[in-house]
Amino acid sequence: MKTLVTGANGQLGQCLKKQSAKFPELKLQFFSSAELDITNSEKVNEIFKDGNYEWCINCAAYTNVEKAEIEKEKAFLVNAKGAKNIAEACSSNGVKLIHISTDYVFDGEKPSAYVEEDKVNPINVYGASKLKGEEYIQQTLAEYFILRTSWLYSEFGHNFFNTMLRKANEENCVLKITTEQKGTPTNANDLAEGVLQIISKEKTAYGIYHFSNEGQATWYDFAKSIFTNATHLDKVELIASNEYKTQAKRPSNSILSKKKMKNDLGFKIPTWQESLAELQKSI
Ligand SMILES: NC(=O)C1=CN([C@@H]2O[C@H](COP(=O)(O)OP(=O)(O)OC[C@H]3O[C@@H](n4cnc5c(N)ncnc54)[C@H](OP(=O)(O)O)[C@@H]3O)[C@@H](O)[C@H]2O)C=CC1
Ligand SMILES: Cc1cn([C@H]2C[C@H](O)[C@@H](COP(=O)(O)OP(=O)(O)O[C@H]3O[C@@H](C)C(=O)[C@@H](O)[C@H]3O)O2)c(=O)[nH]c1=O
Repeated sequence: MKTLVTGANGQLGQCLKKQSAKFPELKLQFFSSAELDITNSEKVNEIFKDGNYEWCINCAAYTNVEKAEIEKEKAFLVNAKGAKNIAEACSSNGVKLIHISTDYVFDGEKPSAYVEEDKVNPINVYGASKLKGEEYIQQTLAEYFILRTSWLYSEFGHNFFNTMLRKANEENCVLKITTEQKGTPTNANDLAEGVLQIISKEKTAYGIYHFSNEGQATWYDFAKSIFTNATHLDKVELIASNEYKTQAKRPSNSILSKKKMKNDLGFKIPTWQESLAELQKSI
């Protein structure tokens, strides 16, 4: 199954490369942002036309939640127009799409876990741009999976996990981490494996799905677990505190219900604590 992967040098792209070793039957072709700019519709069409792909995994995105507040146009160009370009090329060439979206499409006011049918209402520019991308895909294409995920981390790229480990190596490190949001840290390697399973098992139950690890945490809980596992970083002082200043608002609750993913696609999902510990043992 020949598959085009966009945004290949990002966090999820790198996890897909790593996890693809478990799926030798899949033929993945990886395109970095320099090789395929998804905002360039001509280039997108050219690559799709020449490639004879069955699937596309769209990992390309503008993911800087803070900067998006001041670079609104750029965030929408990549996350909305870029997703539209990809959906149109998929539609014209009979390619099935797996697109990644975010828990930040929700406002966080719901007291329990979000299901796929819940009302969306983003409270920051990044979330609004990702929602527009979802809408374009739904309007353009029938054969798509939109996987909304949350709090991705891995050994690759820029993410909260790597930020914590980097800061911990600074001298006299004091980390003040918020308890104001609850959600679920998700190992991007688990998501990558899930994406590849959808293709490998030729799933056809198209639509929107929620995929995160199981369980819930605040960012402080997540940081605490990272340092509990990393026993050599015992000099870090970790404080639960809501002083950290941000430009963008974030949903206070963005826990995602995985019922649909488990029932309709037959997925088994590890808890965030298990998956975090496993990753930290392996790196
Ligand atoms: N990270 C997270 O916590 C979460 C991410 N998601 C979603 O998951 C997906 C993957 O995220 P993740 O891998 O973490 O993000 P990254 O920021 O690590 O990777 C995104 C990639 O997209 C590339 N990109 C940016 N603009 C373009 C463009 N115009 N054309 C082609 N490629 C482009 C970037 O390249 P370059 O570096 O060269 O700009 C980068 O390699 C995204 O859709 C994101 O919205 C959802 C929930 C949580
Ligand atoms: C670094 C740091 C962050 N924080 C807070 C800020 C914020 O509320 C929270 C998380 O910070 P980050 O900026 O790392 O995370 P953020 O960029 O909000 O992460 C989001 O990225 C996008 C792409 C998504 O789609 C989301 O699912 C989510 O993963 O932790 C502290 O309290 N102290 C700190 O030292």
